[in-house]
Amino acid sequence: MNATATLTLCHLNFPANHECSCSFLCKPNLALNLFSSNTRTNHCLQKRSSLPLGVSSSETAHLVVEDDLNTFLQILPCDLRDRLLNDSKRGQLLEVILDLGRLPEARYQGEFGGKYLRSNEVSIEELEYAQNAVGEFGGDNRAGIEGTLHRISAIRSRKGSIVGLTCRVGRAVSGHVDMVYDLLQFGQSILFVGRPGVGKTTVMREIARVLSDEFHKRVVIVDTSNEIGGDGDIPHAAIGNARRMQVPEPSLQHKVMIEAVENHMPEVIIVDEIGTEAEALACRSIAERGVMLIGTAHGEWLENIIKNPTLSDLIGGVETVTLGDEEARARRCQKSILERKAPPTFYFLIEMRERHYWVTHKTEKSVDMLLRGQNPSVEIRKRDDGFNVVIERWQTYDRHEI
Ligand SMILES: Nc1ncnc2c1ncn2[C@@H]1O[C@H](COP(=O)(O)OP(=O)(O)OP(=O)(O)O)[C@@H](O)[C@H]1O
Repeated sequence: MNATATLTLCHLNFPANHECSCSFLCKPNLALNLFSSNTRTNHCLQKRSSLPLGVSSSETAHLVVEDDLNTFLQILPCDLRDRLLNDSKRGQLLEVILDLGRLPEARYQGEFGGKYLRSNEVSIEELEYAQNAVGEFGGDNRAGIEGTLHRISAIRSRKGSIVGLTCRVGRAVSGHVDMVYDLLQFGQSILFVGRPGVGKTTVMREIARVLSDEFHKRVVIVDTSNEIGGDGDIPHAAIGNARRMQVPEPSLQHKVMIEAVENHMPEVIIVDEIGTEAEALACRSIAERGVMLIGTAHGEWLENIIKNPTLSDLIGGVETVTLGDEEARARRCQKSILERKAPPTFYFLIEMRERHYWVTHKTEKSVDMLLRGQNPSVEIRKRDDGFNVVIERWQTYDRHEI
């Protein structure tokens, strides 16, 4: 059965006592009825009333995107700055690449591709200028620009000097959270996966704001490269009232996660780029204490996490079980089968296939079915031509080989 539900945005920045006209938001105790019923709701978009100086804002029917492109451009050579300032595609600008001895390049979202910004190469002086204009680079070779969400990543020579920079535009996007607003009400942990640049960090930032400001939860962000809360000691307004813990060294992320739970009594922990076994175990320990986790991991599909021995604990872990002859015959399978070891740390897993096309799994069910070689039912969440969120329930998952 295919069913479609349309969510038209809303609920941005409503005061705590706002009386929402739709039954969707106001239902106090939504039953966990995901995958079993349709929801239709109408809200209205309220955009932020005022923006800090120098911050530009663009708006579609349902999204408010704030960047601070002027500050971003300040770290670039003057001629590139002027070129990009007058660029008609500046709203789609994702990254500027500065590699020593090569032509500087701008990369844009999706179909806009990339282009060279001038016909002469990047000089060492230009790299040094950019380096001086940003904050200190951490152990992960990432730096930021104080008070902004931009991320600057360095490539170093064998001697340690910087020979390349990837300068990524950070944006605060209000309204994007609508893709999962209903899921947030369940209070269950959610893991986002998706290829680099698909928008995982950006949506985590907005989830932090919505959970802290609208759901009034105690939210702590473990911000390993200051990418969610931005550079500097005062976090960016885009995370709302969520608190942010910085991490001195990327390898200490798991320790800071545990410290967050032990010292600051969070109801929600948000952590980007879970990538090591220690971090996966920290997630399990946090979830076992009843704290909601919102995280991201690299990998495009659920199958990537199932197959990854470092990360598979996030979805419950996988073990080989040997069945007795009778059991194997009854199940019509081989004697040696794969099974999920434990309850998954993340109740939901969302594959961000594209910025506006997400596949939602109930992790436990999907993992069990995939391990048995079956196709689970999933929810497709996407935006239609009018930018309304459309949820298609009971869709058959297009599984990938595991
Ligand atoms: N909804 C959106 N509207 C406009 N720009 C967006 C949106 N989502 C993401 N972006 C932009 O796309 C770029 C990549 O986003 P983001 O850093 O969130 O991706 P990511 O999946 O976390 O990448 P990585 O895995 O490499 O950290 C950024 O420049 C960001 O500003």
